[in-house]
Amino acid sequence: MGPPGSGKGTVSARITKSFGLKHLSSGDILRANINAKTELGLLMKSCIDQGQLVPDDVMSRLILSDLRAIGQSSWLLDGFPRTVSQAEALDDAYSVDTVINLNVPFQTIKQRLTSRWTHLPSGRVYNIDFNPPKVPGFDDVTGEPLVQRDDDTPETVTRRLKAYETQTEPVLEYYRSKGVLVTFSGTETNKIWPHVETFLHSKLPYVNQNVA
Ligand SMILES: Nc1nc2c(ncn2[C@@H]2O[C@H](COP(=O)(O)OP(=O)(O)O)[C@@H](O)[C@H]2O)c(=O)[nH]1
Ligand SMILES: Nc1ncnc2c1ncn2[C@@H]1O[C@H](COP(=O)(O)OP(=O)(O)O)[C@@H](O)[C@H]1O
Repeated sequence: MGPPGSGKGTVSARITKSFGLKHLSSGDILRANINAKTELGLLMKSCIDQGQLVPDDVMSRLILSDLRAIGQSSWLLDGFPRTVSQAEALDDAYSVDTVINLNVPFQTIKQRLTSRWTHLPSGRVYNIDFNPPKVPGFDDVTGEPLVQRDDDTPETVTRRLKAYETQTEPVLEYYRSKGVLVTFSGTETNKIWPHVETFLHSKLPYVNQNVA
């Protein structure tokens, strides 16, 4: 959990590298649909570009079907659930062990998102100031071009933050009341990450860990 630009994708990549969890990003799944011009992708694009959440039933169906496909492996969800209705749909099918919440001030976020560059096929993210690609404009791993997301304009970011406040913040309370929410606050991912890593080492000793 965390507002747009709080570092969910960045921290998820580190978790995936350090722990043997499968990573599912709702935003990456939607963008893959848009890129492949699927019917669903075309329908959802205007919603996303306007900074609105896509309908709960569409999102829950997409994620739950991908989770079924993963089978027995442990997983990490990034960007889902974003509404209480999505959290309930997830609860109906699975029990969530832990919810990591990245609490980053909105002012910090606004600066980050307008300088975010994304490799769409993998979901890898870069930032001009924070983690620039080795070659400007190109992905480090594949050498393919990076793009700026259509919804990372200042106006749309403001709308996404509003949607976060009204629709997603109640999910934090939902998980807090279940006793599974752990919040990490700060303005820099490199300072937040060691705390997340230590927490996960204590929480997931049974998961295959690639890094000692
Ligand atoms: N300046 C700065 N940028 C960061 C930091 N952490 C992440 N970013 C960048 O901020 C943008 C948003 O991060 P991302 O992980 O995509 O956030 P998400 O929207 O929550 O998934 C990306 O361009 C990241 O590279 C940080 O500590 N400082
Ligand atoms: N769980 C979700 N429910 C509804 N819409 C979603 C969800 N996840 C992603 N989206 C849509 O995709 C957009 C981008 O999401 P994401 O890639 O997670 O970006 P960020 O975390 O930077 O906002 C959201 O603004 C929203 O329109």
